[in-house]
Amino acid sequence: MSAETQKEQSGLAAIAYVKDGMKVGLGTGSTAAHFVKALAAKVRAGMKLTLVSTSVQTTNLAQSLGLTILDINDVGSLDLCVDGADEIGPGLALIKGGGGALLREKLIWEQAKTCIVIADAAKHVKTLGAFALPIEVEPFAYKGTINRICDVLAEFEIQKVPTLRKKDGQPFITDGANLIFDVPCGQISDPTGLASALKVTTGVVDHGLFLDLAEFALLGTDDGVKVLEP
Ligand SMILES: O=C(CO)[C@H](O)[C@H](O)COP(=O)(O)O
Repeated sequence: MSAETQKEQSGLAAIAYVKDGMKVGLGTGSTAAHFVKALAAKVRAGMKLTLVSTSVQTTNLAQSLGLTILDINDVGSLDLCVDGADEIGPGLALIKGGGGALLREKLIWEQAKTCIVIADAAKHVKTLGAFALPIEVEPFAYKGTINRICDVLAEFEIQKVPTLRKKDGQPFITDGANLIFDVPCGQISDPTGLASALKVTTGVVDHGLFLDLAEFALLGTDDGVKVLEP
């Protein structure tokens, strides 16, 4: 079974957790897109939902399917958020941000009572870090910020250089007008410590470590959808 089919399976499985009247956050990425498409079919069939989005990309997709996306500031706390991940490690520690939406994703996740991760089987890993960790950085004085990030990484024995993410040869700019630097950590042996240290680094807007946020994951596998718990 292809990864795309596994993604579709997990996105469709998440629909079972959406109930009429809920306030739902829509994630970003190819797996989340399967969920959004399935959700649009539910809404067309009469389900009433209040929806917010984690990115311009997802807003555009949702609106093209006839869904209404509200401003999170007009909605308040959410019942549910459904989103993809780049890596799912032990305890449902995650790396996110492969699609560049990590800041708005984290903002929406933190406003949701329940966060469900949807992903294909390859995303489930024993140790986080094979996927390069995205770090969102304020553009002003970014070179100084990168030096501080390198000092933090060295404390965690990660001797890797953050790489500026580019798109079509130009710096990738996030929805919040920031830069993203990707760090090929290899192995992250202390995700909690690294997450805390990056969070307090001046110039770092946020990072792609999502810890203690996911309630459970729906993993699409060749043997069907498996539920992973922390
Ligand atoms: O964090 C994300 C976007 O910022 C995505 O959820 C993550 O990159 C997974 O994407 P996909 O479902 O396309 O594999």
